[in-house]
Amino acid sequence: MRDVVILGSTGSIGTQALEVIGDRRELFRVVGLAAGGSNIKLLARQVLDFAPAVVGVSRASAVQDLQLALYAEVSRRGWNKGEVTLPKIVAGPAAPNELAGMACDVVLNGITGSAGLPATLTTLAQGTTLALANKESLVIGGALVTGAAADGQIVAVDSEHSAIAQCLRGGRAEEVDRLIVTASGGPFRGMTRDQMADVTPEQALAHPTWNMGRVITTNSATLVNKGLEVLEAHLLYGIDLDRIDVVVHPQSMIHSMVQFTDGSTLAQCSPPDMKLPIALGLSWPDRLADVSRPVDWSRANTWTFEPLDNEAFPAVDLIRRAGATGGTAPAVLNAANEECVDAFHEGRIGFTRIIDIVTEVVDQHLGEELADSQPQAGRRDGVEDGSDVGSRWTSSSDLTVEAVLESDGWARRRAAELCRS
Ligand SMILES: NC(=O)C1=CN([C@@H]2O[C@H](COP(=O)(O)OP(=O)(O)OC[C@H]3O[C@@H](n4cnc5c(N)ncnc54)[C@H](OP(=O)(O)O)[C@@H]3O)[C@@H](O)[C@H]2O)C=CC1
Ligand SMILES: CC(=O)[C@@H](O)[C@H](O)COP(=O)(O)O
Ligand SMILES: [Mn+2]
Repeated sequence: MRDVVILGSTGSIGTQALEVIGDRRELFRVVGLAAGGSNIKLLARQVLDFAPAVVGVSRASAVQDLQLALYAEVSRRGWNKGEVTLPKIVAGPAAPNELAGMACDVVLNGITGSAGLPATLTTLAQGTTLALANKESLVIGGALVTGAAADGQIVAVDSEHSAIAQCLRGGRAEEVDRLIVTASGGPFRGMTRDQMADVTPEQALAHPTWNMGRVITTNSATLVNKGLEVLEAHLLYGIDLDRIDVVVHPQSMIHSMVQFTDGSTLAQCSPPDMKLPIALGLSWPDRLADVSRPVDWSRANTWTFEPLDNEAFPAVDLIRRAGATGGTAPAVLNAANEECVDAFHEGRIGFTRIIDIVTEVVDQHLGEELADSQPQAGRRDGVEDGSDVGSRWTSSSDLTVEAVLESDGWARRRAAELCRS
């Protein structure tokens, strides 16, 4: 029996994790659930279905709503109030962090965005296995996260990284030549930048193969998701960025590959279904039975591969550049992107402005010399125009949580200004 804490339980990853667990109650016990607080009714149903000891909501004002929703749900089910033991409720922005510190076997971090960083670090400090869907925390924390993790303590839930882990299993590090990360190409594959200028949020959310939350789906459309995944693979598996390729594979059947030094390539394939990597994340290194439908080899399948169009989708190159620079650069990039994704969905900027603004914010953070040389640590930007003095690039070796959070805050403010202009 594994005791599990699920962070982001009301989201796409969280709800699928609870489906996996719900079908295997003899293997897993949910001891903690946490969510942001925007879907209290669902959280209340999850609490009554899984009876965790503790439930966390990041929106402090949601406590009373949750209590009311719990009582309403108890009544709706016709349960006797006196016989129901309700969990301890913790509230406020630190709630996921508190749950990550609980004694348990696995914490699944399915929070979206940079808000997942404290919980990732707390889980690792606690010595608990981290099933990691929240790629942003790894990408922005960089060496802070990898340095805090023992060997094998982070188990990738992201489909590409789970695929790579499965291909690497049992092999020797020196036999690995390259990693090949597959990308669906998103809903705008084949379009030019000009053609993408007027696409709508609805179109951006129409992912061709996966059903996911709003931020990651938008990131798949801009290819920011793939850039983050290249950095994620670099940090998880210690392979240099220039030995990680991206190939567009619109069917999302092969989830990534490892090429070995003798010329052999191993690929992991299965129809697109996140339950597979989620289940592996919860049960690693063991596989659970009957998690997902396998490939149907009795019918004709056509799987295609094409190079990424870096001109139409500059995000991967930009993120490689931020990753190679390291330090606070990935945090700035990610925060500016999160801000721009919101602005796009609120109709404040067009689709192609997302990557333009993210590029501008990263360049400002690093200084104009970024294009061809190392940025200067300690440089402050925005001073000249009086807009903001909070940007200070910190190198990977000097990185602290405070520096990451400060850069994240500055990048959000700067991106918001650019979205207004
Ligand atoms: N969905 C997928 O198939 C995949 C997702 N991922 C990664 O997994 C993570 C989650 O993605 P996804 O499930 O799609 O996202 P969703 O938007 O569907 O869900 C996000 C979850 O995080 C919660 N949340 C948001 N902010 C906070 C906060 N500050 N504190 C606590 N909880 C918070 C939300 O709560 P509430 O409902 O209350 O807002 C919700 O439960 C992302 O990092 C994504 O990149 C990776 C691979 C595949
Ligand atoms: C399911 C998953 O892991 C997502 O990260 C997915 O890969 C997104 O699809 P794209 O390849 O379009 O980014
Ligand atoms: Mn992925």
